[in-house]
Amino acid sequence: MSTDEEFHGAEFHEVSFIDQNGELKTTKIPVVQELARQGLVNDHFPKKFIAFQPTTTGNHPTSVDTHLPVTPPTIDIAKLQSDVSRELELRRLAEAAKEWGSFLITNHGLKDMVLGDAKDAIKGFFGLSFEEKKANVGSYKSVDNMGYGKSFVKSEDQTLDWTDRLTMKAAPVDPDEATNGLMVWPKNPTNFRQVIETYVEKSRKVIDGLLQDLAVSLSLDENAFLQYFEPKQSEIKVRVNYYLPCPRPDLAIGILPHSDASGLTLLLEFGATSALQVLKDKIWTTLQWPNDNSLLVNIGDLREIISNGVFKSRWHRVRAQADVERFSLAYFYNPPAKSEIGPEVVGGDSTKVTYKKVVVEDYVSNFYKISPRPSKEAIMYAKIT
Ligand SMILES: O=C(O)CCC(=O)C(=O)O
Ligand SMILES: [Fe+2]
Repeated sequence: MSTDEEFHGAEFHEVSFIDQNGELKTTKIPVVQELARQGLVNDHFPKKFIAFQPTTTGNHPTSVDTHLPVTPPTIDIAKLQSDVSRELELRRLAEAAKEWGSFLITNHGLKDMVLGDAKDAIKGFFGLSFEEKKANVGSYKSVDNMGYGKSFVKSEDQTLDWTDRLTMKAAPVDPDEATNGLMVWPKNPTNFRQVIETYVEKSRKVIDGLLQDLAVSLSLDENAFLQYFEPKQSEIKVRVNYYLPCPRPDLAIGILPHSDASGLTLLLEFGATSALQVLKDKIWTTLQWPNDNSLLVNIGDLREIISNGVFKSRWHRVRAQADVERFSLAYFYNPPAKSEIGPEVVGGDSTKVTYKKVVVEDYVSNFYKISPRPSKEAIMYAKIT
């Protein structure tokens, strides 16, 4: 069945990508929000969204669903800032970044209002009709996955994510946004850009502090990691994800497995919780995430390289859920595109250098060239073999 037959009457996102032969291709991706709204998936669940084979019991085929969600390590930023508790919390931070690569932060100092405004703006955007969303988000020229509805797509027959998303560049600010095709910030809700930029700016202070604490936790100079993030040229991308209730959560997936290419990712979630899974000790482990403005930090590939592999960039995915909707805001923090990063030899745990120096934009472009893949391969680009 062709895409058009299977999705008769549906709305589509157009996505361009470079295929395995280096050719520029354009394909159409059904808009999940519209499929759900128009009830187009009730009779049969579309093949393009089938990530898991059905089992005779109807259960999801991995063993993970029999495991209860697990709370990842939680780092209390206030404790990192207090002389009395700092030492112990630094040890917990190092442990969390090494063993998990994903950890929650609490008492981060971001005001409820900053988080609340960001959540309202995201809900407001996805609450618009498809035509309104499309009309008020600009287009983005390049083929990487910026803009509304852009996804990791590398082939026509690839499994698609059960989600709708919007990705924007928050920094560095480009004075020629219009001519460079960066005008992807929605104009509606009218305060969208302003509240997300406020969130980005306030969070950046928290992340910079964490980068210093991560270095100190390994007995490095406090600027050993932060030095790569030059304040004016560091890149910040923001992705907002909307995971709709899914009629077949046993078959579909919210986001296919991937690692983040970033230096560090900061995640805010709201709506339903317990959908994000990390591959830990070969088991997809669902992260229990309290509904209380805790944020989740993910070590990205670039950070794995800078830490010479001591910190791990986790392979992660998002499960589809039946009756609930979930939103997330992913904040990807990268060193400047043209800069070169390389492993800081961290002694003790890692005396042998196992990663090469790489130029950030080269790493990222290779990452997008090969993602998505069924295993964590992009990092091999920077591995000394
Ligand atoms: O929604 C989430 O929790 C994760 C999103 C994510 O992994 C991403 O946008 O890269
Ligand atoms: Fe991710």
